[in-house]
Amino acid sequence: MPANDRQPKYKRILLKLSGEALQGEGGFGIDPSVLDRMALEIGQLVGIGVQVGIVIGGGNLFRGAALSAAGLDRVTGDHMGMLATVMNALAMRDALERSNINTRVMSSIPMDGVVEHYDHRRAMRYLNGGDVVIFSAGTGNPFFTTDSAACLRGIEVDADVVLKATKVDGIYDKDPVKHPDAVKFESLTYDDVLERKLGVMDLTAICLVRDQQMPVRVFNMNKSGALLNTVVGGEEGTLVSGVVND
Ligand SMILES: Nc1ncnc2c1ncn2[C@@H]1O[C@H](COP(=O)(O)OP(=O)(O)OP(=O)(O)O)[C@@H](O)[C@H]1O
Ligand SMILES: O=c1ccn([C@@H]2O[C@H](COP(=O)(O)O)[C@@H](O)[C@H]2O)c(=O)[nH]1
Repeated sequence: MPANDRQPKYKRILLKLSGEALQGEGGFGIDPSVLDRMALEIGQLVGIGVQVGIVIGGGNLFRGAALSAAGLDRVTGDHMGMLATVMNALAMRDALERSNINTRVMSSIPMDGVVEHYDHRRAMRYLNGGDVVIFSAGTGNPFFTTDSAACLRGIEVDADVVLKATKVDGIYDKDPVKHPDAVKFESLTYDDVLERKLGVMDLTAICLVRDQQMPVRVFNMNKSGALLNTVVGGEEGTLVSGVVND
C-alpha cells in the first residue's frame, strides 16, 4: 500500500546503515557522494519531526571474521571492525552537519576527546531534543555485529522500528545477490527468519528483536526516496515482526 501523505508513522526510528553501502563504486572506504545522499534522505526525516538514531556497519573497512581468516587474532580483528564503525560515524556526522542537522556520535568503547562514551540517558535526551544520534563501535564486544548493535540500541532507546537499509530490496528465500531466481517476502515472523536461516541479518540480532517484539524492516537504501516512504508508512522491502501481514 503506498504511503498517502507525509505524516510520519514512527516517532523514533533506529536506522541501520550498511558500511559496505558507504563505499559507493570504489569497493573500499567511504564515498563522500554516498554520504551526502544519505544525509539528504535522513534530513527529510528530521524535517518531518522523526527522531533518528543510527548504527553504521564497518564492512567497507574491516570485518573481524575476514581479518581472522587472513591470520589475525579474532578479537583484535573485531576491535578493528568496531573502530571502523567509529570512522564511518565520524564521516556521517560530518555530512549531516554540513546539511545543518545537529548530530551526536556516541561510542560503546570509551574514546575521550574523539567521541562521547555511550550513555543511555544522555542519548535519550539528545533524541528527545531532535538531534540525530549515531551509536558507534557496535556493542563494544567482539563476536557481535552491528546488526545486533542496531537491534540492541533500538530496543534501549525505545524506537518504534529498526530500519535496516541495505543494498537488496528486502528479505528473499535465498541471497538474491547470488541467486537471481530468489523470491522476496513481503513480511515474515521472527521465527520464519530463524527457522529458514535467512542470512540478511545475523541470528543473534533476530533473537533479540523477537524477545522484545521490536519490528524490523529491511529495505533498499539505493532506491531514492525509499527511506522517507518507509517512515511515512509505505511498505518498502520486508517487514519482520511477530505476525505475517498478508
Ligand atoms: N535471504 C536473504 N535475503 C536478502 N539478503 C540476503 C539474504 N541472505 C544473504 N543476504 C545478503 O545480506 C546482505 C545484507 O547485508 P548488509 O551488507 O546490508 O549488512 P551488513 O553485513 O550488516 O553490513 P556491513 O556492510 O556494514 O558489514 C545483502 O546484501 C544480501 O546479499
Ligand atoms: O558489536 C560488535 C559490532 C561489530 N564488531 C566488529 O566490527 C565489524 C564490522 O561490523 P559489521 O556488522 O560486520 O558491519 C564486524 O565484522 C566485527 O568484526 C564487533 O566485534 N562487535
